[in-house]
Amino acid sequence: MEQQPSSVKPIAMLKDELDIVIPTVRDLDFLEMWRPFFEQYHLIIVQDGDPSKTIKVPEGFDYEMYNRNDINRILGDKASCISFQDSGCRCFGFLVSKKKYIYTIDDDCFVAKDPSGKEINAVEQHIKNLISPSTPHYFNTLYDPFRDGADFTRGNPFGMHDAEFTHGNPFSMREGAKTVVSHGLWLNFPDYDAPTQIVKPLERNNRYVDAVMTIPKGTLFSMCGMNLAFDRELIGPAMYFGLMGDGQPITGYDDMWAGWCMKVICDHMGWGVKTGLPYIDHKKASNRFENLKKKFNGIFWQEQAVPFFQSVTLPKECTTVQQCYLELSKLVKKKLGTVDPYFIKLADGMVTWTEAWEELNTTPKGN
Ligand SMILES: O=c1ccn([C@@H]2O[C@H](COP(=O)(O)OP(=O)(O)O[C@H]3OC[C@H](O)[C@H](O)[C@H]3O)[C@@H](O)[C@H]2O)c(=O)[nH]1
Ligand SMILES: [Mn+2]
Repeated sequence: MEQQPSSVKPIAMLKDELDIVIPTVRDLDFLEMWRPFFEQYHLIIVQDGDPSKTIKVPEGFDYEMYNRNDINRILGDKASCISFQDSGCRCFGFLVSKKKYIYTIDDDCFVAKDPSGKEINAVEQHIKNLISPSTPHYFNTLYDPFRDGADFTRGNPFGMHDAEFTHGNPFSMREGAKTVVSHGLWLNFPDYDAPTQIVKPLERNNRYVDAVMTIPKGTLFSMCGMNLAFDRELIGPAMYFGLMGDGQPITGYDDMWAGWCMKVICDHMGWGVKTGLPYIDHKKASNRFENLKKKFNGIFWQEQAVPFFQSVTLPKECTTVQQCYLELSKLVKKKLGTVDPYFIKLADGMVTWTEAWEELNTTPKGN
């Protein structure tokens, strides 16, 4: 077979089915390092902060960029649900994308290397995570049983057809569940909260764990938005990064809020959430003392929010993500509204998000 000249680039996996969403307040020089892995994908850049500032994007990338004026123009009064001066603004990119998958990354995250020194193609690994099944109903001690060189360990049930897990869809444990979220990790600066960053300012994560695992059903986790991919068509309506930043009493919990809501809904729908590979190199750009000031309320509120999400059971009548999400917003208002009036505003933001999602993503009847 004729040798392809080395100049011919391999076609990127699912290049027309995935958008890369980047929230930013700075020039995007970091894309230069990602060029081999990103340049065949369409980018959606959400510019936060001063809309009159020009964000420079290196030549050769296919992108659309939205600033606050665009968000206000497109969403009108619904723009109130999108954070300003917080990385949570990235969810606007999820809203306007038309692709099946989303990969979102922060602009201080760079290409990491695996222990062999090979550069990690984070997008490709996330896609592999998303297109292979999950095992939320029984923890596999060899981690991902669908990975080459691994399988289900002894005792893992074969034919348990537990329709309740997936709303009546036939389900076999050994075929696994649909994967809807792939949560990547970070070398260098780990995603620590402000108090931990202050106590351990020099701590870096140098531990490369060669594993991808499904987060068990019924277990919550801290979803970090800096290296994250998901099936937008399935779980997109639940990926609202909560209203934080300017004018709000909290910031930096946007992604975790989305993660708690998403996980409760995935457990209800019988879908899987994976965490582990791929790694990126996180060269932290924010100030830990600033973070403490901005994220202070969150440190207290999380102690009540997490038990709330652990207690949630969604009614079986909720068979779509939107229905689950609206039900969740009612519970947030009822149960967390007594913690602080902010949660009433956040619950309203969840409803506005759902309306915005419907408006931008549902083809009008008769079309
Ligand atoms: O007001 C802002 C501030 C930043 N961004 C963009 O968001 C990305 C994250 O910014 P940064 O790296 O400065 O924040 P971190 O302290 O590292 O925390 C982030 O990482 C973990 C999670 O993603 C968390 O939610 C983030 O806060 C970066 O692309 C900035 O340009 C912004 O859009 N608006
Ligand atoms: Mn960062």
